[in-house]
Amino acid sequence: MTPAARLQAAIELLAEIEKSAKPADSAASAYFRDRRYIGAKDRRAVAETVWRVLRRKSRLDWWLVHLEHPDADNLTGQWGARARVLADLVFEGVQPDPELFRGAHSAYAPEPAERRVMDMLSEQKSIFHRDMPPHVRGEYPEWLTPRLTALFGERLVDEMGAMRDEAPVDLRVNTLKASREDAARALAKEDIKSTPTKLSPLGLRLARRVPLVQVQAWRDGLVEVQDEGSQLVALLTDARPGMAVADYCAGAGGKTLCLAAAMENKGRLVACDVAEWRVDRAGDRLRRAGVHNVTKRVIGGESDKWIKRAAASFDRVLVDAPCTGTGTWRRNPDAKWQLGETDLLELVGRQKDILASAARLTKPGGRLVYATCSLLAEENEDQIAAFLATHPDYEVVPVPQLWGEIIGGECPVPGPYLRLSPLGHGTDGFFGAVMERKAV
Ligand SMILES: C[S@@+](CC[C@H](N)C(=O)[O-])C[C@H]1O[C@@H](n2cnc3c(N)ncnc32)[C@H](O)[C@@H]1O
Repeated sequence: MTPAARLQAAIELLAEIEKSAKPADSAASAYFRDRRYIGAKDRRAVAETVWRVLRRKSRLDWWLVHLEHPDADNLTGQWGARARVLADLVFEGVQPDPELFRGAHSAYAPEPAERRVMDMLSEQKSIFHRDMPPHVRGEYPEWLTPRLTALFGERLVDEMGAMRDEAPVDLRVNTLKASREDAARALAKEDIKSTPTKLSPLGLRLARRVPLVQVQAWRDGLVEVQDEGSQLVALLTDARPGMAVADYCAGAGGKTLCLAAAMENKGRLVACDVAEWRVDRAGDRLRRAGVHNVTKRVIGGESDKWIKRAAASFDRVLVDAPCTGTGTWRRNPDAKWQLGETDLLELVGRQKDILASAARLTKPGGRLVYATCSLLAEENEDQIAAFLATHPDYEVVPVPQLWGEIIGGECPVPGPYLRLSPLGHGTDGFFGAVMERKAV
């Protein structure tokens, strides 16, 4: 592809992502599937531009308005995407020269009024400007400012700055097949450098992104992709060999795999979810990992009869609730631009119902772990407070009390809950609460 054709593809894909209700990576897969003529190298270059624009969208828009770009009043659709891509190009040190847009791509060449904006942009030393408000600097939706300010106070800009950057690739070592040292050695043989993660005893952080499907250690089930924070949440469930464990919102099995390894394949592990297609996707991963103590169960929601039948029969119940995903914005920068306040309110209602329903499964003396990959108190601490107010048979077990025995090393949070963030811990944003059902 010529540079102009790549730019055109980036503009089209950005507009497609904005229009589509799907996550950006699904929209990108669909876009490239329909255009098989775009080769792997070009796909990577186009995706790189699109993801960079998504990560700096607020700041690019701020500049376009500040410098009175002709489309600044309406930065939507193809024209909005085009204005952002061209501005991004300038911040990458490339002038959108008319020469670049010769022939078939001439419609994308900047017009004189836009050229003036591009010229002014190219004089800027930084994409930041002292007049940018915190939500523009931190690249998050303005409506979240009061909530995030209440959470982070003076650290707001730094915390959200850390959430802006690209996340590292973390792998969890499958202890059913290898120790962390063995897995690191196997990766090194394939020329893949990794370092042990600081908090999770199971994690390896890669020095660079690699296509894992081509990696033998991954194909052999020695490692799986899982953010360090997600590993810690699964570990805190403290699933042990011989226990009965329910992974209530198992999805495609990210945490199920970790629970099964902690159980050494012994005992009963039920992976539930309402979405059959997600549970189905867990199949290959479980096989690759050599896991054979998992029963998959698609439930019809909170009134599913199985929940009544299985009441009070699990030693551990993990609820990895559907959430806003505000802790994973490093990986999914588009998600923040699709999230609205009504989505948050709707999720809070669902989480409350799911937690109450899953709580019926815990044995007296057993533990219920509630987790989200959200930063927001409404989905986390407030959710637990409301649950405890209506469930006097449950009490919180402070995370620092469990950390040493289950995970080892110094507990990185004051407690009582696990609260992780990219700035504080180098992980995705995660929340975890451990509650014990009082023995009768
Ligand atoms: C955060 S994701 C789970 C991710 C998964 N635990 C992992 O580690 O890969 C939340 C999951 O909750 C599921 N879910 C949504 N509503 C549910 C409900 N009412 N009962 C059970 N699961 C539900 C979704 O289908 C989704 O797979």
